[in-house]
Amino acid sequence: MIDQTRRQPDPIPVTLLTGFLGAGKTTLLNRLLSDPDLKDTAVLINEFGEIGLDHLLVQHFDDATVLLASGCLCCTVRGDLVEGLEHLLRRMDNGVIPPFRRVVIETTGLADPAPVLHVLMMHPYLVMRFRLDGVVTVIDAVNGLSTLDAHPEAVKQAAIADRIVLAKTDLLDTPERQAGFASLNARLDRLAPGAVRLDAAKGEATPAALLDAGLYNPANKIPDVESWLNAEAVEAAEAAQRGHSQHGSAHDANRHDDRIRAFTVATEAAVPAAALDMFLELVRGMHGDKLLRLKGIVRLVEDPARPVVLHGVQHVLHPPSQLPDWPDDDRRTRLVMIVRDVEPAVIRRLFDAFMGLPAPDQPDGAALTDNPLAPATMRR
Ligand SMILES: Nc1nc2c(ncn2[C@@H]2O[C@H](COP(=O)(O)OP(=O)(O)OP(=O)(O)O)[C@@H](O)[C@H]2O)c(=O)[nH]1
Repeated sequence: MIDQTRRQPDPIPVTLLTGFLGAGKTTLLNRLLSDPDLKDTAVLINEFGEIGLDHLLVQHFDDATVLLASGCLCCTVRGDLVEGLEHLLRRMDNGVIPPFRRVVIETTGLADPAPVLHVLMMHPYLVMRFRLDGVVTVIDAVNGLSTLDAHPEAVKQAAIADRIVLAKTDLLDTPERQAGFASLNARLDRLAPGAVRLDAAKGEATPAALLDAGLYNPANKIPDVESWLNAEAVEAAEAAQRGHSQHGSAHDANRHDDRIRAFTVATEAAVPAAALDMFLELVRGMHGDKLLRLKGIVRLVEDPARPVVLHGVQHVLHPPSQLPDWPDDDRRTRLVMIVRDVEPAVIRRLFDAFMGLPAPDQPDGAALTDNPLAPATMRR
């Protein structure tokens, strides 16, 4: 008889380990994998070039390590990564390898992390078996600044991080290097205000600090919205940024990271579901490729007691989930967005328009509220 009570196992957390070429990813991975708490970890390594070498450096190299050999993840992602994850699952489900409780994917230093996140967010089967735990970006304390200047991929890797590991801080042995490191930190304050920063040489990059960065605390399954969104840090960075602008501090508009902005949108009011759908559709349609990451928690008019959780990367939105309850007293709708080449004010105006808060001087708001085809909740 078929066991009707059988259900899908909990999705396995996946950590994406990224960072520019030579930043220190493999070194960090080895350190993490030597921790007994991570013995049940499967590893996927993506290497650039015909002959992969990194797997030789990963001491964990065994049956639970998959080498994605055919090149850059962003080019081969639909094939290699999906196949790699399915391969691991198949071998675990068939008892060929022991069950693993966690996956770490180390990308090549040149990879755009977004396509990897897309697979984890929208593959019809893999989203049931895996969940994105977080993005860990390794940055070289000595060369990080010049890498950000020269490579837009490195800027993107930093901007979408949940955790940033600063490697090679033990090499900051001259005043010039120390000054460069201070400038690097100042840039990261703006570029990735929501990411927790950890110093590898000080021993801060522990499994506990890097992993379980997702919404759920796997031990008690209670969602930790506050640290997942980290909206306060993003708001503080915005305020600091406004202060700089008022005092006329100049930024080089051509610098890659000056085109990236992290900001929050918050409201006390509940949001009509139709308005939320249309807002997200429009943001994805108009600015999808510029929306590096979106995280949010939303109070719906229709179901205010059960907040909706949003998580998106570019035009791909993870199927929204609903929490059974609000985790704390803060019941505001809060969105945290990281965008490139879009003014936060543009997105904020759009949100206000869908929330029925049209700015009188903005034709888009009036067009929505006066439009007989718009959902009733949005009409005047
Ligand atoms: N002094 C010092 N050296 C480090 C540290 N982390 C990494 N390295 C060295 O930096 C070099 C590159 O480190 P890897 O861990 O291979 O860097 P990676 O990001 O995996 O490199 P790719 O796979 O080529 O992109 C190696 O020689 C490491 O020994 C650190 O914290 N301090």
